[in-house]
Amino acid sequence: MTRIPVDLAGNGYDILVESGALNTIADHLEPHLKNNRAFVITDSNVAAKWLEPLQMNLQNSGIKVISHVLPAGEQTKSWKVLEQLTDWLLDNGTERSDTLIALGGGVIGDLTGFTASILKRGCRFIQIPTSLLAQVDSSVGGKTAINSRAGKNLIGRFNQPQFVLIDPLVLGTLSDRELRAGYAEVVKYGLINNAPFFDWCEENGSALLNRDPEALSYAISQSVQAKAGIVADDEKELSGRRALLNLGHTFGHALEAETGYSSKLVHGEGVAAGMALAFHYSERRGHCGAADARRVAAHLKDSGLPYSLKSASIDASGEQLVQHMLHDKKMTAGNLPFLLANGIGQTFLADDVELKDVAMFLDQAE
Ligand SMILES: NC(=O)c1ccc[n+]([C@@H]2O[C@H](COP(=O)([O-])OP(=O)(O)OC[C@H]3O[C@@H](n4cnc5c(N)ncnc54)[C@H](O)[C@@H]3O)[C@@H](O)[C@H]2O)c1
Ligand SMILES: O=C(O)C(=O)C[C@@H](O)[C@H](O)[C@H](O)COP(=O)(O)O
Ligand SMILES: [Zn+2]
Repeated sequence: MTRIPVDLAGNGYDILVESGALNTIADHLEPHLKNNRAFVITDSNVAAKWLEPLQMNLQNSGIKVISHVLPAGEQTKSWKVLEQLTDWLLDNGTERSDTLIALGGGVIGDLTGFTASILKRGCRFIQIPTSLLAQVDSSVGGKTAINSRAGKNLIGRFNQPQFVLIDPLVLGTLSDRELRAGYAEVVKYGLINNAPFFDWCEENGSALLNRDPEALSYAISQSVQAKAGIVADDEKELSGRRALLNLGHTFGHALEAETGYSSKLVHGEGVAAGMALAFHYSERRGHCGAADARRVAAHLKDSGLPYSLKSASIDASGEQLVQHMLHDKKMTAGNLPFLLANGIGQTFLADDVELKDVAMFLDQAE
């Protein structure tokens, strides 16, 4: 069992990583529930595997479970589903003192966290992340959002959970494709500021993707610790430090938008291709050596992830992709800072990037 604190003044919380924690879920949740009941929000895939065991365990401890199952997939992070979910919660008598439980991947976590921030001007929520991506990234740090017509995560709030409970055993039912997508965000921590962790990924990535429990647990706790540290330094992405976590995302979100947020390219896959593009663009601008850019692309490729526009099946012009970037939340006074790298583990925020040049780069990129 590992307990990782997220040190924030006034709204700090613990992240507990424990194999099998779902079997004793009531013990973990009880101290955080005010009304002896839990509003559990989940999706259809996760419900099929994990809702009943969770429900049984809580009910056996006298905790009432009121659950709502949403369609699986990125389209669920929408105004339409937000409206349905808030209506359902209100119809079911949710009080401000209640706690919402997000049982699922990043989609359920982001939507539930945002809903909690606005329901009756704010109720509490707990994250029980069930995808690798949610366990290593989205359940930590309090970014919550839905997508809008204009782009990804554009309607949202910073809203920290009360508690995060990570049970690596739930990954047993996650598909290989989703495991790989989550692994992209693990690799991200190495590329940002921890070159030895990227070495570890190169050595242990295939064991992790073959579901070796030690490799998975190590990657989860290293990733959560890395993210918790960055979030504690810069909770609301004001100083530029938290923006490091956005490596690959300006490109990646544009690729996701281009596929209509469909299952053609899930978030982690967009981030993988986006990180490879960020390294190639850094090479083109003379920041990063060709060998490092090649090494990044090779590891993503070996891990079965997209590592280029072509391998992500994106056939859009540079101009089309840049149009998607115009709503990026990092945009300041009309200028879009980019996460670039001087090498592996040496990511930095560059504020002198011209979108015209990015479009030209994308037109020439493979
Ligand atoms: N808030 C943040 O800091 C943050 C960070 C990274 C990503 N995100 C967001 O998270 C989302 C991506 O998260 P995701 O990759 O978890 O996607 P997801 O929530 O769509 O989950 C991926 C798929 O795996 C299924 N699934 C999840 N857990 C399962 C399990 N244990 N067994 C079987 N199936 C399971 C889901 O039903 C879904 O089909 C994106 O919307 C992204 O923008 C947010
Ligand atoms: O927590 C963060 O900060 C991140 O940037 C983590 C990302 O992996 C995540 O996808 C996040 O939702 C992207 O943030 P956004 O501000 O670009 O929407
Ligand atoms: Zn991400």
